[in-house]
Amino acid sequence: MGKRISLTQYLVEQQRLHGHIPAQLRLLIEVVARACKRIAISVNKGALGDVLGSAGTENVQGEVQKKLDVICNEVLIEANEWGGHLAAMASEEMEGIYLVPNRFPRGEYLLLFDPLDGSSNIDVNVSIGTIFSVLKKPDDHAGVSEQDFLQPGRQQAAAGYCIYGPQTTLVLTVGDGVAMFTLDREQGSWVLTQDQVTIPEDTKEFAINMSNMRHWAPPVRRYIDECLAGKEGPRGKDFNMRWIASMVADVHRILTRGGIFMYPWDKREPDKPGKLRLMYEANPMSFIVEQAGGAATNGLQRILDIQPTKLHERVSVILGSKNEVERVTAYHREAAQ
Ligand SMILES: O=P(O)(O)OC[C@H]1O[C@](O)(COP(=O)(O)O)[C@@H](O)[C@@H]1O
Ligand SMILES: [Mg+2]
Ligand SMILES: [Mg+2]
Repeated sequence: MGKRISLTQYLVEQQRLHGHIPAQLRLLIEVVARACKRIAISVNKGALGDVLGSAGTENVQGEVQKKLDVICNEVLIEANEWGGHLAAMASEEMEGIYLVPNRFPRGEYLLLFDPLDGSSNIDVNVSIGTIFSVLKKPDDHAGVSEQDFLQPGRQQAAAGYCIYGPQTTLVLTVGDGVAMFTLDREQGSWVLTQDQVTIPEDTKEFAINMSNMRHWAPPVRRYIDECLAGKEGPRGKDFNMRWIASMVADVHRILTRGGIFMYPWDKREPDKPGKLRLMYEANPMSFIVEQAGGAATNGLQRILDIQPTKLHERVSVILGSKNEVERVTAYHREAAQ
């Protein structure tokens, strides 16, 4: 094995090469990475740490919170509030924004997170993760409000996720490609294990919750029907299917070997654009996927160009290997004409 490069060394070197990681942003990313290490310890303890099962509460989306949802939210807030790099935070698990209290120094960034993604997988010991997105607070006014968070995803200063699986891996972009760091548990450090991650443009693997098939819109139905028709169908090739039900794990597989992930609008809740959340699920993942050469749309529009109107906004998501995402998007555009 060659020279080991730590997360800090990588960030300092990236700043030297491209100038996109000022010291405040580097320190912020390091604090988030440290919080993820603490979360990894809780996740690994499982039943021994009494972290499994329901917390007996509901979040703003009306979902039952798991103990780990609550624990991870607290770890991220506690780690980040004293760091001095943030003005405010927002999370899947909190209705409004969280202002960094006056007693702590405040910085210029805004942090959004899904503290624990894949909650339904916690108790069954399947990979879960933390997703985060960093925005810069507009500097044309003092104070900070929810409105300051409502920026399109293309303005993210950084985005990443940590996957708690057989390995604990941190995946990061600041807009100069995607890097992966594996947690060395003995040393307690993040080690660069892949740089310039690239998603193949073509794929024979799709990820969608097939149990919703009867609720899908015609363009999604058409795309999946064609995949299922295999060699004999219009695509002329057989497709494989995977659905982990943790977006982090599905996206991680796509970054590793390609594929397409879809959580589209469906008829179950026709008034909602989709199940996934724009600000702390779709935006950070779309930034990462685009930076790895893939694509991400809501069927009609690039996700990173969507102007958010509220913190917990939902969105239809189609992301992954570029040519497949473009195909599904073209089917939607045809149907919309
Ligand atoms: O259970 P379903 O409907 O297949 O949904 C799975 C999706 O829901 C999510 O778990 C939502 O995330 P949370 O666990 O953070 O609510 C995604 O990670 C995943 O892609
Ligand atoms: Mg989630
Ligand atoms: Mg969550």
